[in-house]
Amino acid sequence: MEYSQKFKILDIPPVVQELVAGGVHEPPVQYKVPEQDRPAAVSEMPEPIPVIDLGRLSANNAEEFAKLQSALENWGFFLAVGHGMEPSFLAETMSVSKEFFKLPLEEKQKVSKIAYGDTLSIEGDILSEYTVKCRAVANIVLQNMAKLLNLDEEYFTNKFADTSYTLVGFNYYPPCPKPDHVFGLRPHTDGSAITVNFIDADVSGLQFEKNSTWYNVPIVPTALVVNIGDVMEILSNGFFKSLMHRVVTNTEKERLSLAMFYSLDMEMDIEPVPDLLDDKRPPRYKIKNKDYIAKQTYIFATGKQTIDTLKI
Ligand SMILES: O=C(O)CCC(=O)C(=O)O
Ligand SMILES: [Fe+2]
Repeated sequence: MEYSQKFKILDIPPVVQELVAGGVHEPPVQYKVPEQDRPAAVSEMPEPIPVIDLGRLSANNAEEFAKLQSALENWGFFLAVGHGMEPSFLAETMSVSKEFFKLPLEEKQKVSKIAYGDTLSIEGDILSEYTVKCRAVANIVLQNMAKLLNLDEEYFTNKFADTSYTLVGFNYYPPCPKPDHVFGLRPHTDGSAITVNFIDADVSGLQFEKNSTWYNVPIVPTALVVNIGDVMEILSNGFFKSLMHRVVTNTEKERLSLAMFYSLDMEMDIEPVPDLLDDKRPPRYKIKNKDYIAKQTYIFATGKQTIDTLKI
């Protein structure tokens, strides 16, 4: 399957980095979280984090498939190994991304201005290669999710073809003077179908919620974090649940994550797969992807969950 490697740069994130470099030692007021919502201590993981070998999964290994099922149904995410990306390739991808953030603000904004509303081709460079490899990871996961729902293996990969919407999120978190007063990223579910996230090797900070308790996602070098987003919750009519997660900062180290958000074509409806519906399981959500993405941007700013506003 061929995929377009064209991406739009939508925005350059808020420039906390420059504030820190300029000697600002208090988080700007708009980042401060009300006391009752601040990141508190997290719990120890009750059981080991699910680690799935995608090589074994592609070879139809039954044990790996069962592990995937348990990870997706119990956690909503897993760490993917056996994805075929060499440690040196991943290290280079991270280093190229860091270089971008180290550019002076004006340089970053130049990229943003030139590319805004335009299509930026990143073909031929390492990030382009990374996006192709990540797409392969997403496909393996989508094929296996289809199998878990007793659908044709290519059901989702066909739906997520050429014109589907993929967002590449570069998240940069500078060291923060008051990590307990702010979130790197406040609690949210992703508006994607699935997200494939590559996190800086030595800086943790990603946390997820299960049964109202927050847990740290441990760092497993070269493993990618794959999580379920809202679109897959909707397509599966609630069988899969999108993962509530957040990012906390620390005083010592900067942190970078590279998140690939896979979604549907903008013009498509996001609605449950018809084969999954019957009298006992009526459709629970429906919206056009375009409207969904617009709504998500707005709702995220209010701190609510978009998917909760769509339930029929
Ligand atoms: O930085 C991370 O590890 C997670 C980022 C994230 O959740 C997002 O961009 O939606
Ligand atoms: Fe996220």
